[in-house]
Amino acid sequence: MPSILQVALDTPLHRLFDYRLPDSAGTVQPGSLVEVPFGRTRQVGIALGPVADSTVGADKLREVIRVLDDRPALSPDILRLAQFCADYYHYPLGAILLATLPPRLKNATPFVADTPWLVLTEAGQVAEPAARARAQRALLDALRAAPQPRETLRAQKQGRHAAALVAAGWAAWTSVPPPSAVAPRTAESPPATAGQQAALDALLPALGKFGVHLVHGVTGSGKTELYLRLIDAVLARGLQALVLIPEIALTPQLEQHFRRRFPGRRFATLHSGLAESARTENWLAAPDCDVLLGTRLSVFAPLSRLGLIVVDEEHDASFKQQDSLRYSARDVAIARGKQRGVPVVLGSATPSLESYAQAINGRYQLIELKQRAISQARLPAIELVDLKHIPVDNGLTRPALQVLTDTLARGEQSLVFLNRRGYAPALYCPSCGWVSPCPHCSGRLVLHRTSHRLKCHHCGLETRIPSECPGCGNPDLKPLGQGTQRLEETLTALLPAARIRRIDRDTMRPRAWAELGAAVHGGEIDLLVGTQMLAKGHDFPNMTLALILDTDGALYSPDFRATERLFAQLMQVAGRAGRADKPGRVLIQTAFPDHPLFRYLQRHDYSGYARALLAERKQLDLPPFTRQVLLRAEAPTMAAALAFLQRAAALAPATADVSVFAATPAPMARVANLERAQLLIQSAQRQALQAFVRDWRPQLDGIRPRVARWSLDVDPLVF
Ligand SMILES: Nc1ncnc2c1ncn2[C@@H]1O[C@H](COP(=O)(O)OP(=O)(O)OP(=O)(O)O)[C@@H](O)[C@H]1O
Ligand SMILES: [Zn+2]
Repeated sequence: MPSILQVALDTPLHRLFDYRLPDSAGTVQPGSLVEVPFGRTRQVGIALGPVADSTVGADKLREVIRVLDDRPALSPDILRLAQFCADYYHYPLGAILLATLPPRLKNATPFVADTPWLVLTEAGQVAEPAARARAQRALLDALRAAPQPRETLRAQKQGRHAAALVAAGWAAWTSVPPPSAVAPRTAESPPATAGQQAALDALLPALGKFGVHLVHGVTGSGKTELYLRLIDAVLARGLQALVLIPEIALTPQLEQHFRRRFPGRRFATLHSGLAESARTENWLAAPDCDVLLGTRLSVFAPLSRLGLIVVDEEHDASFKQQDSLRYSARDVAIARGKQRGVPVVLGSATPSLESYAQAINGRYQLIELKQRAISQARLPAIELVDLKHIPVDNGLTRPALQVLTDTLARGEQSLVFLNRRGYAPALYCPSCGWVSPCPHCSGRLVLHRTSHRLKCHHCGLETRIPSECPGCGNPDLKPLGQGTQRLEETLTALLPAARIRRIDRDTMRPRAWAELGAAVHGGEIDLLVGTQMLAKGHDFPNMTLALILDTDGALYSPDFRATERLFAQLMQVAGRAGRADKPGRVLIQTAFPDHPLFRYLQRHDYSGYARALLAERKQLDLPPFTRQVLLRAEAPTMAAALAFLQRAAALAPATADVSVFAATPAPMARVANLERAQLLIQSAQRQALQAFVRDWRPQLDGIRPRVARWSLDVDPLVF
């Protein structure tokens, strides 16, 4: 009887694959990476374990090519977490498992040997190729032979081999001191506020077991300090903390803060902005680090001594991945906490209604920080500028300009928020009405003046700015509406003395944030103009004014989450003002000052508005009172996309507890030449909905004619 190994591969197929294991391979630990033949190619897969029997005939079974024992195996808890995701998101296990690995480890070429080596001689010269190859072989042998490779390599670090190891991507194995060698010191921290202390008193006893704790703390209430104290307690027990944050931009800032606070501790960061080699190194270092700080993908990082998971700004939409595996890192974090028996702390000044509802009904522990941490700091006064009565010029009203001028005169900083990047949302022909359509999408091409382009923010198309109207030849084309570039231009003209900096996706690279932070703190900037990037987590003590332009589009949007999102965004932007000793002020330009959202906002009443929205959702049978799954289809024609969905609806198992709605065109109906349609499925019972999709999904594979693409989105956030 040959032994048979079950292997997960990165394919769209919802199945696992059996391979014959040669006797020479010995026993293979589940989670090991193996190279196997697949069709006419070879693939790296994850060994899941031996199986007694295979449906494939013994003569048809192909053989494992080799076990990649030069890299660590996925731990059992990651295998379990991936299995949860496969079941919950109805996505192939193999694709999930391979996606958790940094790209370098997925290469079948020997991991150590394929990377460029820097081998130095004793004299510090770069060694000649033959010597390099010898050193490489010697190190590989050492790695294979060493009963405890890390120990061995650590010893070698003293010698000249260190550089070679670093270059080979093994830095993580060598530069990490063993846990006992670290003498933890905690840097000076301010005395906790009464609110922070009360929160700690509630949270500390929760360590050591699973539970979800929602920290609802007003902007500037010192949630970061609370996390730090909690993490301190976790590290003192010899355990690790995983901290998930929404934005790459915030990592350097936060990392610096954490490092200063815990000198001598081992940190690792993971996010998609890291170079491949750094990402691989950090991933390898994760099992030995004390604190892992990262964006959503780090929820799958290998952490052997996990003791706490923190999800900061838990309401943020970027925790949800919008393609391939459409997971919510917040929800996966909760699943991981549950599997590992570890507490999960969700923090936000504006929690998602999903989380807040769970806190109200008692499933999550609700912890509130109601005051700003700095004793003199008050929440800012919020005023509305009524656009129905006050004229706008280039997007700005007179009162808005006046407060900007006053703030500037006092030597304080301001923030101007406009959630639209580019110069203008469209280019317009006054004579024939042409409005820069994207040839491939249902959206408009956005005018970018700085790069002299028209750009589609949906499909990425870029063209030069036409010198005359493509419709009628009129040479006098006009920008339509306001974007951040235009606003920057206007403000520069109106406030020539102000030092202005624009912050949006066109200007910011992750590295630029540290420099920006220093410039704002150092008083080198008077005015920040930007998109929602500005709204997240920044703490600038001299910033006293937040000016918010044109957010009305969201007030009457058909998206049922639009008001929730707008409210959170406005609260977050407003929350950047007056965080220290100087009082803050917020001005919002709106044509709908009577909208109830503003009443709650002016009272800083998150919980009042959240409860009002929840009551509405309950009445309308919307999430979080119902669970949703969206089947999305894309095809060259809308008719084909809809036909696929109608066929899918006809195949739906009849279940009393589950409603299947009519297939409809997506709100953004065409992107990159594909028409998009969707079919909504919903149920008050998660279990019923899950069971429904489990039965239904396999049938979708068989629908003919096929569409270009279809996918299931469990708990969809964007429609
Ligand atoms: N116990 C404390 N004593 C004095 N100052 C504190 C204390 N805790 C936090 N602070 C300060 O209060 C300010 C706000 O803290 P922090 O940025 O953590 O707030 P936050 O709750 O994360 O806010 P947001 O949700 O707006 O990002 C920071 O300048 C921080 O240094
Ligand atoms: Zn486009």
